[in-house]
Amino acid sequence: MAVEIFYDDDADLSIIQGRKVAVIGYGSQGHAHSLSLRDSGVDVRIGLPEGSKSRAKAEEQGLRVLTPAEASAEADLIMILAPDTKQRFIYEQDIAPNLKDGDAIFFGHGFNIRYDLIKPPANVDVAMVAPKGPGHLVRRQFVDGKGVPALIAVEQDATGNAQALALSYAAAIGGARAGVIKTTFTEETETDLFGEQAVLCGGASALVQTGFEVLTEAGYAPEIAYFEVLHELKLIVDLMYEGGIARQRYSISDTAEYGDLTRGPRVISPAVKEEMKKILGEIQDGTFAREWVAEDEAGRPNFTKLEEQGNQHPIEATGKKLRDLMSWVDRPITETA
Ligand SMILES: NC(=O)C1=CN([C@@H]2O[C@H](COP(=O)(O)OP(=O)(O)OC[C@H]3O[C@@H](n4cnc5c(N)ncnc54)[C@H](OP(=O)(O)O)[C@@H]3O)[C@@H](O)[C@H]2O)C=CC1
Ligand SMILES: CC[C@](O)(C(C)=O)C(=O)O
Ligand SMILES: [Mg+2]
Ligand SMILES: [Mg+2]
Repeated sequence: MAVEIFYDDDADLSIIQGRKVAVIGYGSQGHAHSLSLRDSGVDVRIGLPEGSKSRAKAEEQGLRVLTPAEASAEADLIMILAPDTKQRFIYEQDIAPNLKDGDAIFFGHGFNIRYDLIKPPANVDVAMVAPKGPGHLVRRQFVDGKGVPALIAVEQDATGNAQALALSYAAAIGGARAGVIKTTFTEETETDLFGEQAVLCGGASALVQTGFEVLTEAGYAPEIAYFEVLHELKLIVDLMYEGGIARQRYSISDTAEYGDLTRGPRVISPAVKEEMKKILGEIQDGTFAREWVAEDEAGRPNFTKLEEQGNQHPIEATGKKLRDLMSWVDRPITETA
């Protein structure tokens, strides 16, 4: 089935400009949405707990900060941009008691609706605006006059206006400059989790670390290994981003292209594809979601251990030393938040 893609001309910005928006959370996505909504003429307030370390940042950037319950009570559209594992508690405690007929609850990712962790009442709109990119780049692209593509979905249309509202919101954060695709909470959640686990984050990080290990364990200089498997990866992916894999192959040497065509499928072998299918199955049947919720409830012991192991990987020290000599590379992601 062909997807529907919307652009700025299809969106009516005045719809979101007529709403009182509460953004709950001021992290990667929260800061990007809030600042760009404000710059698009939308009435925004931020909901953060009293002790939140994000409060100072939001206030420094001129935003009005309330508690999540106060922000929800004041607003008629509540965008939940707190961590996925915390959202159900915030919803029960701060949002649900403050919902009025015709309000809208928005999400930046469908996890809590897809896995039935949040069950909103029938009298509110439930929709999603999910940018397909990290929040700091969502904001950076907006400021640069560009946009990160976004997905919109409507789970519940109590007012009959939920899709136009979601599209208007997506346009206000720059998404409709690049393209907004209409989807469902299920499709967004499952594809997003699969993408980040198998390709964008899990797959790419493991590929880079393993390539670095193979070269350094064979006695090659870590600095050369770093440039080869990490730094240059961005340059190669930039070509894919601009013109697809075909453009990338046009720009590299024919020696590289022959290696790409014949060795790539040996690295990403049929066994890897089978493992990717297993990972997708665990997302679809809820195994991953149950595991992640339980890990969070247990205080994240495995998450913390694995994150620390990643930070200690030798590629990090080598990369830090080299990036310190390239002022243009380490553009701090805090500059927009
Ligand atoms: N990161 C990304 O680029 C993307 C994220 N998403 C989705 O966006 C949502 C937010 O993720 P992300 O931006 O990464 O989150 P972050 O971890 O970057 O930020 C979370 C924010 O929520 C705040 N917070 C924590 N607890 C509460 C609470 N009880 N009440 C209110 N605020 C709270 C944190 O404050 P404090 O500083 O006090 O911890 C912080 O400001 C998730 O649904 C995620 O899946 C979707 C697309 C991309
Ligand atoms: C790729 C990771 C992501 O899905 C994103 C930035 O889009 C996330 O959850 O952070
Ligand atoms: Mg994503
Ligand atoms: Mg994600």
